[in-house]
Amino acid sequence: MNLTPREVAVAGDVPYSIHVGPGLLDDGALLARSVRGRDAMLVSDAHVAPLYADRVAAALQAARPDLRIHRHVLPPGEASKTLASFADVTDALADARMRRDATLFALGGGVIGDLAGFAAACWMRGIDCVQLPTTLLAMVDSSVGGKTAVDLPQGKNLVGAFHPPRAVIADTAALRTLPARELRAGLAEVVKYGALGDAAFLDWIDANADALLAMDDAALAEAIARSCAHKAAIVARDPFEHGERALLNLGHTFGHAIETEQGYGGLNHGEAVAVGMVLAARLSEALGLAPAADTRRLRDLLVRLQLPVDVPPGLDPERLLAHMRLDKKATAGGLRFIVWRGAGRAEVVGDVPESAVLSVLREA
Ligand SMILES: NC(=O)c1ccc[n+]([C@@H]2O[C@H](COP(=O)([O-])OP(=O)(O)OC[C@H]3O[C@@H](n4cnc5c(N)ncnc54)[C@H](O)[C@@H]3O)[C@@H](O)[C@H]2O)c1
Ligand SMILES: O=C(O)C(=O)C[C@@H](O)[C@H](O)[C@H](O)COP(=O)(O)O
Ligand SMILES: [Zn+2]
Repeated sequence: MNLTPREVAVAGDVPYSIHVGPGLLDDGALLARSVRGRDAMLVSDAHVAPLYADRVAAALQAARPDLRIHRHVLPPGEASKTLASFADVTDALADARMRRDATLFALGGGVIGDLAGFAAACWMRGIDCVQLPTTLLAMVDSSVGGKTAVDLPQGKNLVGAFHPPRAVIADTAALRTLPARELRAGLAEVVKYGALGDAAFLDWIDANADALLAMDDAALAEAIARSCAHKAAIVARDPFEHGERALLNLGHTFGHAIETEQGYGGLNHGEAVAVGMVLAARLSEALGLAPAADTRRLRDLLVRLQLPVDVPPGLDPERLLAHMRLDKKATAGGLRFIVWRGAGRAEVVGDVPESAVLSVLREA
């Protein structure tokens, strides 16, 4: 298996590349390639910064001795993806006197990528952002495609913007320090790509589940490259989610409702998506769109990947449904869901009766 760096191109108005490989956080020339001005801000969290920020800063500085590199470090975890943290980042950008040609580097998981990406989208109406994902989830999903946001108590990612990065640089060696629970969370989004559009990839994940859980370098590199290729293709065709991109939301209507109801302190995003995909499969079954055997297969794979597949105890179905009414896919016509029609086949369905959603939640 090929462990040399791979590059996935993302087409669009402003095309960019996803670079994947071991050691890329030390590649100063690559890091500096997207820097236009003389200021850079490294935004990270308190787990990731002590591990990687000095290395990134040193590599950048060596490539660009004239660059002023500022840093801002946030508390780790979903609880930081708030308007208050957004204001902290913009205060830091103001204190550092960052101008329009400055570059923001988002070093961390999806929380830092979404939050710092949103700050980059808004600061002076938009500065360059380079995503340096350090979790599997961020490497396969959140760093790509330009969705940035913060959460509100009322719902996930409710305030945000589309702001594609200038580049994505994923150093796969950073996964060595990732806690096992966070690795598994990333695998949920990997399964999502197979489930929604690539039956052969789902078979591959099935066959390589143990290697992925054991953090086998070759298996992870393959999973990241194939996932990025899927996401890149979809966002190139539909960057603003007018149609096909909504498929990337498989499992998210349920998953986001669970995260919101738990106050962003229960299941993490990947875990909630795992539960959500099983619920979406059950809903598809209830609507007569998919056979039960497919749901069982998806559930079994997620269980093998040591991901949760049941709604956490104590969550009220009515309250979860109320969160879903504020899902970004919902319209005046009602709830819209990504239904699953078996391996590699998903579609967006509108006018889903709330009674069907409630019975799936009650049975879960
Ligand atoms: N924008 C998108 O398209 C998109 C896609 C998927 C998910 N998301 C968002 O991403 C977020 C979840 O991202 P996540 O799962 O990466 O969570 P996260 O950013 O909270 O990271 C998980 C944990 O791992 C730690 N960590 C990160 N990298 C590490 C490393 N290499 N070594 C040790 N510890 C490390 C972090 O400090 C944190 O504690 C959610 O907010 C979700 O909504 C966005
Ligand atoms: O990139 C997308 O589009 C996705 O839906 C990817 C999801 O995995 C991700 O969680 C995204 O942040 C969800 O977007 P939202 O629009 O439902 O908030
Ligand atoms: Zn997601």
